[in-house]
Amino acid sequence: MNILDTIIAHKKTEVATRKAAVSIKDLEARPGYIIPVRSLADSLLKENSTGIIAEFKRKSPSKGFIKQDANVSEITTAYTKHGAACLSVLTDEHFFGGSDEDLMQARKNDIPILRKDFIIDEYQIIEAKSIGADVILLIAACLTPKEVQSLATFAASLGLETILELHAEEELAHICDATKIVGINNRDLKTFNVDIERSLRMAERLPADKIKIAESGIDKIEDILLFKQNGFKGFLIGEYFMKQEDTPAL
Ligand SMILES: O=C(O)c1ccccc1NCC(=O)[C@H](O)[C@H](O)COP(=O)(O)O
Repeated sequence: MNILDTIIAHKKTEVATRKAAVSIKDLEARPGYIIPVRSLADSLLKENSTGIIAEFKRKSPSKGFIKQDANVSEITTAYTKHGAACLSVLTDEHFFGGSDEDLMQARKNDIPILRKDFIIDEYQIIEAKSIGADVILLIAACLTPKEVQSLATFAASLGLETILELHAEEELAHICDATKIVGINNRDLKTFNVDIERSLRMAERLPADKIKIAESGIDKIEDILLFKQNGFKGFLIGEYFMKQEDTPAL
């Protein structure tokens, strides 16, 4: 099994446990469920948008701990004050050291928040809304095109936006009307290889009406400028920001 298969196998068990512990009715009764949703698409298309989707990521399967004692409140507030267009908060605990509580703490910032997790079930989308997320991620490598269509449509019915994440040309068939935003992950989630050029190659194959995001391995302004020249509106950056010694002054 590759790491993505391992994560998904673990996620299936986790979702079953969560479903048994908290009913959908209880999720819908949480205060976060009714707060207004902020649009990532609107944020990225603003004329002065930085396009930066700044990720809070304590650890990862590829790198181990990046910043074990990271303070989510301090870091996401600094990201917001320094111009992030969106926050991405990893809520997976087992592989990334994140939590729903991390996202709820980040929610005090008034910009869109992506619940970064491995979504395979509608229940997780209701959970995302209940903790104050605005956007979910659907990863083509672990879903069928039909599942993407169905989960993205369900997310939209709750007012949430979806980023459809692609990595390979074969996954282009996962693009559907329900997903306005498409991310190209430069990291192969099965081997961890990062190839920045992948976003550029794949971009040419994307429908013109989709909002394009480049994901992973971005650590230079030059990368961002190149992505911008190639029509990208968003840039998802985790490790580079998280490994900085200091949180910029608030
Ligand atoms: O980051 C990993 O090691 C990883 C492994 C397996 C599945 C997903 C993984 N990362 C998720 C991401 O897509 C990144 O956190 C995100 O794109 C930011 O990437 P980076 O700037 O390289 O931290």
